[in-house]
Amino acid sequence: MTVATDPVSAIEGGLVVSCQAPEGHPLRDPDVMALLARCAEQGGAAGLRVNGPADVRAVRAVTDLPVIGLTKVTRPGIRPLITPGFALCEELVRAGADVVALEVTDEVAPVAGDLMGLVKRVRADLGVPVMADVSTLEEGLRAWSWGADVVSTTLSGYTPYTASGMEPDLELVGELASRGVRTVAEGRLRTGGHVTGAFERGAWAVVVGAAITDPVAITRRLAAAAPGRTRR
Ligand SMILES: CC(=O)N[C@H](C=O)[C@@H](O)[C@H](O)[C@H](O)COP(=O)(O)O
Repeated sequence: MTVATDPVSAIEGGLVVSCQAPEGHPLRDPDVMALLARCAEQGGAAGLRVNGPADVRAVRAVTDLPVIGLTKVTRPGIRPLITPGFALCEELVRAGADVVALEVTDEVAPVAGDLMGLVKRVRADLGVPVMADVSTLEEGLRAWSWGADVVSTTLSGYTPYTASGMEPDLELVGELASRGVRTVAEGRLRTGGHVTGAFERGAWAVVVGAAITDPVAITRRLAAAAPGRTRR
């Protein structure tokens, strides 16, 4: 299936649902990701965020919603990097991604090389918008100045130099948006209050993943609130 309108405009004011499951997760199957994508579409999602060409291809086949593709490159013991190179971007577009998400962080720079060149090349040579996944205000402003079409707070709390926590970094959303950056709020959003809070701070769109598409995480959160055997 194909997307008619500009994908960045299509997600404005909307909810993007991240349909991802890492290796070893019970839902790790491109066909399952496609089912989750259909659920998201029926529920009113404006777009989808999908990891890896196989999942992008499976999701593309069942929906006309804009698909934001990324490829996580795993590293032992530490967080994966997000789409650190042009060849990965090319594969995603070939699989049907309408937007490529790639990280623009100080942490990825030694691996991905010339990040400004990467952002520009993806837009120019592949003809798709870039979503820059960042963790700080400086990274976001840099990515925006290089021509990223949208900047997402995805990695706040995940780089070694940002503080992790349970709550989404809506402060960063506000800081970026107030400087005129087209900003997506992403990372740890799990309530209606988080979504409205992000839009109140000027978000262009929001991305929600685990709170919708990861039953293991949802179960873990609710199980932690149950008293368990101590109660009996
Ligand atoms: C840090 C990182 O690699 N984040 C990834 C980016 O694609 C995904 O694992 C997240 O699920 C996504 O950002 C949505 O966030 P949340 O699942 O918290 O709603």
